[in-house]
Amino acid sequence: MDAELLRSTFAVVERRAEHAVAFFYAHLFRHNPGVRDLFPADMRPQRDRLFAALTHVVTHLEDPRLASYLTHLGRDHRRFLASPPLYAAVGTSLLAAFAQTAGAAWTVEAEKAWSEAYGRVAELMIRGAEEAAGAGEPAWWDADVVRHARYGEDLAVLTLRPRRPFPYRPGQYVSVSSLRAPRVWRTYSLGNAPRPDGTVELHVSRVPGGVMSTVLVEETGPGEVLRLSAPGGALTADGPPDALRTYICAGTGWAPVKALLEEAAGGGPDMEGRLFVVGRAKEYLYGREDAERLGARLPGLSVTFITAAPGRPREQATERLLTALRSCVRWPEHEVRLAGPPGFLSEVARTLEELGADPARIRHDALPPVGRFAARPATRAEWLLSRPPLPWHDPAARAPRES
Ligand SMILES: NC(=O)C1=CN([C@@H]2O[C@H](COP(=O)(O)OP(=O)(O)OC[C@H]3O[C@@H](n4cnc5c(N)ncnc54)[C@H](O)[C@@H]3O)[C@@H](O)[C@H]2O)C=CC1
Repeated sequence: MDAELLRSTFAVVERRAEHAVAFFYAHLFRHNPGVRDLFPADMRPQRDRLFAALTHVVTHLEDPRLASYLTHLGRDHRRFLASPPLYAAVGTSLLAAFAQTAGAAWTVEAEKAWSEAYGRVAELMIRGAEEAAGAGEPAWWDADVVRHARYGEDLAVLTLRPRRPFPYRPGQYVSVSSLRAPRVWRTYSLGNAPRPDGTVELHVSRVPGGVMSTVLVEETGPGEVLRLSAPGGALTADGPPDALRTYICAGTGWAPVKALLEEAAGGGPDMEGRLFVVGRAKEYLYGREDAERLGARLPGLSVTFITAAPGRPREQATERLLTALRSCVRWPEHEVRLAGPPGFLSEVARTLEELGADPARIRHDALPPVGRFAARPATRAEWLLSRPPLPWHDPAARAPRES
């Protein structure tokens, strides 16, 4: 595989990503009647995801973990009903889009390199899907909604009972889909450690204009069925068992932290650490009672709630949090777990590193900012001035399969 050639062609295509993606989907749908029906009505998030995945592949060509990433990705794509003929159609349209976009950089050698590389990617993804199917894993888990609790205007906690055993580790997240918004999938963290009755909690904050969050907060009720993807994410409790621990969460970022604390409390009262729960205002601290209950089970855990002052913007809560963090000590000894909005995560992680926390011990997931999809840069100048982050549901770090 000519990694250099793949990277240099991709660099040219990437600068006109918007055009390449539009061409790709137009080509795919035109030449494959019926394939449009596999995609959601609103294609904007899809466009970013395609380039996020391609970027991941191109920037990890020499990484030995790429093969396992792709088999996981293939396993995860079963929920989109991806089949071998669809992989072939996608390859044809992708090459057509690259040829159209790369101009003089699209040489015979480049076309050969991309054709081979895509073939390898598709082969690994199909293998991952086949292995999962062979092991009896469903393409998605149907889950009955058994409870829907509303907190104020924008928040809801849904209790779901998956119809088959659902393998997840506390701290992980899942993609969720509802027949009320066909083929739309959005990620939400699970808010509990595994329970004897098999139920899981989803904590959802309604985003203005967000299709899925509106469906889940306002329209969904007990008796309905949701689809869940296999869980993923890196926000698990690994690290030395006797490490000091800091948990910091904002908004519905409380969900994975609650799951981690339930797991810790299940292991005994010995954990030592600190918990910071941040909310935009008092009435948004919906996890307060649960946090206090968990704090009582973990006497070595100091619990702090932080909100913005009445009438002040929500970001003021973050400033107050950073002030509190600056007065804490022994950062290098702490395993840190962060969850919350993307802007919050980057600001807090940066400050923690300044305070001496070990970057290898700070964990957070980069969940897509649900409902708020940044326009991709349309010109090379825009691209160079502001290279956008590319969020992606990382299918790695899955829970082990039930044996
Ligand atoms: N595993 C994870 O990391 C999880 C992340 N989330 C994310 O958390 C968010 C939850 O949304 P809401 O509950 O509506 O939170 P929110 O919008 O009410 O924000 C809560 C607090 O986060 C801080 N914050 C928000 N935006 C910020 C920014 N740009 N810069 C600095 N601080 C900021 C502020 O202190 C604010 O008071 C969603 O974006 C969701 O995707 C949710 C669950 C799990």
